[in-house]
Amino acid sequence: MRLMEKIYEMAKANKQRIVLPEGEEERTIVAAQKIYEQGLATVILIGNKERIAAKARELDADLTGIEIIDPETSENLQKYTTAFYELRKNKGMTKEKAEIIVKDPLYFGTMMVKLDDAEGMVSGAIHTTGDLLRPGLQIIKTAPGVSVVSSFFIMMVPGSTYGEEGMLLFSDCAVNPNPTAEQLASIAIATADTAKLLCKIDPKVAMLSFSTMGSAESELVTKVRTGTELAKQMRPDLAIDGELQLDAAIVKKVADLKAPDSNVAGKANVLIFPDLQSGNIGYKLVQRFAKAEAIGPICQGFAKPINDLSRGCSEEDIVNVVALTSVQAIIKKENA
Ligand SMILES: CC(C)(COP(=O)(O)OP(=O)(O)OC[C@H]1O[C@@H](n2cnc3c(N)ncnc32)[C@H](O)[C@@H]1OP(=O)(O)O)[C@@H](O)C(=O)NCCC(=O)NCCS
Ligand SMILES: CC(=O)OP(=O)(O)O
Repeated sequence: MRLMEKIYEMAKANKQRIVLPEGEEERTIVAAQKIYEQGLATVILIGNKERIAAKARELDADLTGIEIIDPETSENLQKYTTAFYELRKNKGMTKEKAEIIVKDPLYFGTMMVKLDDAEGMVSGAIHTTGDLLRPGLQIIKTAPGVSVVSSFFIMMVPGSTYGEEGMLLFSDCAVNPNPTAEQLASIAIATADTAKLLCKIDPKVAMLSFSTMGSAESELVTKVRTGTELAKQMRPDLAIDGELQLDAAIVKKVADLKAPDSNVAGKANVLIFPDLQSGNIGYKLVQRFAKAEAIGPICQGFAKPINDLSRGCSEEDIVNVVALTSVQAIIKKENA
């Protein structure tokens, strides 16, 4: 069974409440109907009820059975405002500012997740990644024992045998612009754990660089090398190796030549990029040139699941990310 089929089955078997703050956006409305019809999650749309109803009529979408909450008229507005103020008052938040900020759908949705009125949130069809991450980082914060929030894409490359029959995890492609060596180590460990728990694969993690095992020297390479060492020290149970060039990471013939002693080279299924320039460009190259399905960016490291979309996403992408968010929430509860 394909990974997404398994994810859909898990989501359907234990329906979670997922809030979509971009409730007035067309792809989100169509996706909400699909999610409801497939029984994947209990979707909550945030926005103005009249505007959402009018947009649904235009799109011929049926929103029967889908809850719509307008922050302006919500009975929970005061509760969320007070809780948000309490969370952020030592960072300079005032009651007046909190009243305005919490009406923002992204902050309102994040407060719903924080106060257990939803199990997860998905946004980003019209907002930038930073817009979504800021409330998440300020309100939800990192899970216990996790130092950095990061993200991953599940890349499904058609007709490819690289990784797990063409499936690979790419990280970090959306959150940390220039991670330190310590942060790279955390990102590698988090993605390996995600590969195991969510994708049910045995992770082989390549720390990518333009150098393979000392073939070049630069402070950029040193960062990746140090990150690799730290990750190995922190989690000796995981197969993590580097620094590796992309070809040495995934092509056996090249690995035999460039890194014959590596337990990861030639068979990596998790690729850790050295920074956000390479990660974001890298996933979009594979998505566009190799026509890969790019599912994500899925965030990891938050205490509760908050997930982003690319603004170029399709309705189907939203459905997929909602299903994954539900499964993240289920796994979190199981491991709590
Ligand atoms: C992630 C991002 C939004 C953080 O924004 P920022 O304005 O730099 O945020 P700040 O540095 O003010 O930090 C806000 C809070 O988040 C925390 N934080 C920031 N990045 C974090 C991370 N990766 N993990 C955990 N916490 C983080 C800070 O410690 C701070 O906490 P506090 O306010 O409780 O003290 C920013 O790094 C960003 O825009 N990243 C790139 C996103 C992007 O454009 N991606 C490409 C397209 S997908
Ligand atoms: C993940 C990503 O690159 O998002 P966007 O295309 O919206 O910037």
